[in-house]
Amino acid sequence: MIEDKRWEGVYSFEDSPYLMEILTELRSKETENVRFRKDLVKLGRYMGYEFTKTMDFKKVKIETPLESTEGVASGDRDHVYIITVLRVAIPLMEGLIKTLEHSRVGIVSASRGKAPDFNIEMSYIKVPHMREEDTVIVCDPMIATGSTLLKTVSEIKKCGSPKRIVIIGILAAPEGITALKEELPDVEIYVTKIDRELNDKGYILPGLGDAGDRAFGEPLNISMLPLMHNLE
Ligand SMILES: O=P(O)(O)OC[C@H]1O[C@H](OP(=O)(O)OP(=O)(O)O)[C@H](O)[C@@H]1O
Ligand SMILES: O=c1cc[nH]c(=O)[nH]1
Ligand SMILES: [Mg+2]
Repeated sequence: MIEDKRWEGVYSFEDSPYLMEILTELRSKETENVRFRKDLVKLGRYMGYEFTKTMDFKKVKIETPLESTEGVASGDRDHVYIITVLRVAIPLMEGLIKTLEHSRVGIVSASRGKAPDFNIEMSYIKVPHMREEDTVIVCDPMIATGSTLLKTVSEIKKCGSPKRIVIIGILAAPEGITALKEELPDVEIYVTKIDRELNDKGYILPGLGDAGDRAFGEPLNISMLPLMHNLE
């Protein structure tokens, strides 16, 4: 894990060749959706493991069958609260809870509108009660303009004052990180890699395309739904 010198509290995993190998497969347009989702789960699991190195653990005394010794027991790891931003954070969250298995989980639905406004429509927020000792992990694989996470974290901050608020994602554009850090300087950001830039449609370059569509398929145009109901 390396801290990026451009901001405070922003880390990438570019020093891990294995994580870079998984990212390379995610980026490739040859990777189909089953593999894509499995790779997101894998990254969640290993990023979760790396993230535990930033947490506080308790020292405990235990008895082995032979003698007394000191060991380590989870402290912060027992108080994790993951917020999953629909859609594409679902497989990433599935991976994270393999390492952070006591996590409570909140679900937020956020959808980004088209350029140049990128308005965020947030239609569903169901989050468990937040406690002072909690580490809140907001998980969303893509930080592009940062608007989705800015809105999500701002809403979450209204629900309480946890010990830490952390964003875990896969790829970020520098523009999105700067926007988040300007508004939310205390929020820590952990991503597999920080990419070069955004294009004028708000896609990360070189990126991996539309992560939600690659994981779950292109959504049906909503205006077709009434037509489909008429067919029933
Ligand atoms: O940083 P931003 O510019 O806000 O863009 C990032 C958002 O875009 C994607 O979601 P999208 O709205 O495409 O939803 P989806 O997961 O349902 O495809 C992604 O998962 C982020 O939530
Ligand atoms: O590159 C991008 C930007 C936003 N959302 C995505 O899924 N990909
Ligand atoms: Mg999408």
